[in-house]
Amino acid sequence: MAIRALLGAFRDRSITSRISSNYRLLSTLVLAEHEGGSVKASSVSAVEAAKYLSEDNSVSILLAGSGPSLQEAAEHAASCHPSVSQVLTSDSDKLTYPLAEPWARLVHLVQQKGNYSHIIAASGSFGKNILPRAAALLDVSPITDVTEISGSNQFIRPIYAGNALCTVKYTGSNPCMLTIRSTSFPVAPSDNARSSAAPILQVDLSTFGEDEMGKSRYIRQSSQDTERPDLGNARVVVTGGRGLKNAENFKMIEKLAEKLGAAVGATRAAVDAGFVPNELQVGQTGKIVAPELYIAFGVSGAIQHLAGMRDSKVIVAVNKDSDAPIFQVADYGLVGDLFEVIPELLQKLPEKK
Ligand SMILES: Cc1cc2nc3c(=O)[nH]c(=O)nc-3n(C[C@H](O)[C@H](O)[C@H](O)COP(=O)(O)OP(=O)(O)OC[C@H]3O[C@@H](n4cnc5c(N)ncnc54)[C@H](O)[C@@H]3O)c2cc1C
Repeated sequence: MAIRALLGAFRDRSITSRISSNYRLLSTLVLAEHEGGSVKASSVSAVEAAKYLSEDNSVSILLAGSGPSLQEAAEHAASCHPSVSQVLTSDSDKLTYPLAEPWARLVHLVQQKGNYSHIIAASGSFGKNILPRAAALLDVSPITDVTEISGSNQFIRPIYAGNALCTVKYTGSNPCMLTIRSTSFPVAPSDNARSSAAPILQVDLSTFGEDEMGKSRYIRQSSQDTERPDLGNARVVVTGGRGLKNAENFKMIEKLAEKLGAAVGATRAAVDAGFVPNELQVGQTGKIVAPELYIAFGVSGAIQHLAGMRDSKVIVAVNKDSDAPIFQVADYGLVGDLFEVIPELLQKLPEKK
């Protein structure tokens, strides 16, 4: 009897230990970008994606930087999404600027302590710069540009400039590291809050020495002061292509965007011709946008351009060539000369208040 009880206890114990060694609570770390004391909307979308990979709202946000703006951003992060369970802040002058080398070291450090099952960043220049380096330090393969999460280790991402979708199964070790397309994980305004703020914790940086800084050095950042919405998150985007012919004519697109409260986009041909800076480029090698309304003037609709805007809710195209491929994805198409259409629109649209 005693032997049977002992064997039973032993069996139960072995089951328990098997469970505890195989079962891992899913918990996700989001690398968040912040600016002016707020977490960027694309990083809030990364939290939205993380909720599908985390049990019981166990999403941690990692923020780094220095000074009061980091603290403000941490407070914003703590209540930016109901799935946030904690905010980890790393306040150091070594992390003031988002240089990939120290940030990747930071992610490595935080992962060693937190043992997260997943690490996610939005698929912008910030995430694309840091996440692959951090993945190399952690010796795992990252999966980029995820547009759908169909399981804790199964993801969908576009390939061939968005002409096909690929299902990727992650079979590597922890953590599984992803960049997500923020346009595929929109955050509804009602979701965009927590009833009470999540705790804010400091990351222990005592082991973070000069060596972690790597070889890159911050020189300067230049950004344009504009009242226009950010291209990546705008509700309306007005885009101009090579059909505008020169930089002077492109100003019509800017005026129209101003009247509509829209962001300005451009094709690569327009950027390469010097009409506008390359931060306005939409497409495979530019920004990925999915606004409620996308209006394209003088854009042919090359696959590399479509890769960046085909998920827009309503697409309007104006082109003088009725066979232009843009009309195949447009909800409303107007075959006409943009030099007649845009001035008419500018005249008929009221001034923005
Ligand atoms: C690896 C790679 C990556 C690329 N990445 C991108 C990318 O990210 N984004 C991107 O946009 N492109 C990208 N491209 C370039 C892409 O292939 C096209 O060359 C580019 O998108 C064409 O830009 P466009 O439509 O402005 O010019 P065009 O193809 O020259 O089209 C101009 C259009 O304007 C119309 N037009 C001319 N005059 C008027 C008028 N008066 N009124 C109305 N319509 C008029 C013409 O009918 C024409 O359809 C990439 C290419 C490669 C190889």
